[in-house]
Amino acid sequence: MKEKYIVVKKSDPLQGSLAVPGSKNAVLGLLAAALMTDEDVKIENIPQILDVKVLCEIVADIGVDVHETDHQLIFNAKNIKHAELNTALTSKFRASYYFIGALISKYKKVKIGYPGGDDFGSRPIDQHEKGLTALGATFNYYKDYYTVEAERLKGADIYFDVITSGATINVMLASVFAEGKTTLTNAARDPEVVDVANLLNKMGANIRGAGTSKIIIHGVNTLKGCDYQTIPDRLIAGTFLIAAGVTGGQVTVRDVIPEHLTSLLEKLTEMGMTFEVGNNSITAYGDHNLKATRVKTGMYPLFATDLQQPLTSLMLKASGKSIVTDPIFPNRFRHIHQLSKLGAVIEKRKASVFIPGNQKLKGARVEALDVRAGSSLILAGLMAEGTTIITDIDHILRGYENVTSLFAKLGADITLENGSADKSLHHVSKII
Ligand SMILES: CC(=O)N[C@H]1[C@@H](OP(=O)(O)OP(=O)(O)OC[C@H]2O[C@@H](n3ccc(=O)[nH]c3=O)[C@H](O)[C@@H]2O)O[C@H](CO)[C@@H](O)[C@@H]1O
Ligand SMILES: C=C(OP(=O)(O)O)C(=O)O
Repeated sequence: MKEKYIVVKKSDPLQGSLAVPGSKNAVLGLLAAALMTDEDVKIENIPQILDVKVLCEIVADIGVDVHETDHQLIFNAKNIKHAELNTALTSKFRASYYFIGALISKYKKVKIGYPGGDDFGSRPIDQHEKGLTALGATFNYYKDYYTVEAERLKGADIYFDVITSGATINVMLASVFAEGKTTLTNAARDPEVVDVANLLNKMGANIRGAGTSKIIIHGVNTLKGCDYQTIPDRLIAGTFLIAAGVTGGQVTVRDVIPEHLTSLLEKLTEMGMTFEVGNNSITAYGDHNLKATRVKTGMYPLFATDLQQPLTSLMLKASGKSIVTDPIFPNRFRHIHQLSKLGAVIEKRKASVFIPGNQKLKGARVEALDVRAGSSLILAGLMAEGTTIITDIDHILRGYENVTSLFAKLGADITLENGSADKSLHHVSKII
């Protein structure tokens, strides 16, 4: 099989605008919710990414009628045969656990592979288990899969010990058909939680409070079909705003919800970038005199862990020492070793990295070990002298649609290649 890799060269300041695709983390919840009715559910603004492709394969395999047109998917779940899901495919992405919340009431038993997605060391699912167990489900763990079973679900008061978007969405999905009232306390307030709640309400669910830390769900018996538009991807928008800073350019992200990016805009402003914020667009103006800053990740509306990795690349060119601390995923630093291959000097201590500024980078071959590590490497490659070759890019393609075309449209010197990265590296080493 041919390998795919990205070649990125030091680029002029990026200029231009792009329409931001639909959110990966929202759409994976929306498509699971779409399985909860026998009627057609049409989801628009679907990002063309690997996670969605895999999700469609999984649901088609259990009998869902999947109709795909340009950036739209219509699911009809009336012919689902069972909820024994392909264990290998469900382990290919993180949010496959939403199938549990979506299918448990009707099918009584869900068999599923362990959640995949990015490897940050530990990504427990104890809060999913806590919430679903409180509703009446039982978990059993086996070598390559686990099962969740429930004869019937009954509403409950559930307190999450940690704020988790995944468990909030999963338990919210399950509560829709649980008998009586469910209260989720210490719930995640992420826009993706709100998006899934909005779709479920449009389908006939009774969910109040999504977007706050207390969500109340009154169980209903059935849901109906509808059309729904996925929210824009705040993480992709954020990546391109940071790219304006990295290259000292001017980038407009269109079709965004600026409020979702408040914590990023605050940090980038502290660093010396400026912005023009419209109703549904943001223009970022890069500045070559960036200042160091400190950032600590937290759950929404605090600074997103997903954006600390791309931000690290920008910090390499700021003056002074920046610090990134990631208490959400203390091991989400696999990009650091890769950045060091480009010549970056970054010190890691516990859940923090210390990033001296004004660093000069030089192109090299690096691996995209997770999705945002990948985007941080693209950003670093835009600044590095010469050519950077990024391999293992399936991780990037899991979350970024048409990533090289979007960057290229803004003037980046970047291409997506098929073949052996080794050959390309050999060629590059002769010309740099
Ligand atoms: C597909 C998807 O939407 N992925 C996002 C989602 O991942 P994911 O849903 O996996 O992340 P969570 O929001 O659940 O995790 C937040 C925190 O809660 C902890 N935790 C989570 C569940 C649990 O049962 N027990 C527990 O301790 C996690 O280790 C982490 O420290 O939110 C993360 C945090 O915003 C993002 O980085 C991911 O991009
Ligand atoms: C961590 C991420 O994805 P996942 O949770 O799907 O691994 C991400 O989107 O940054």
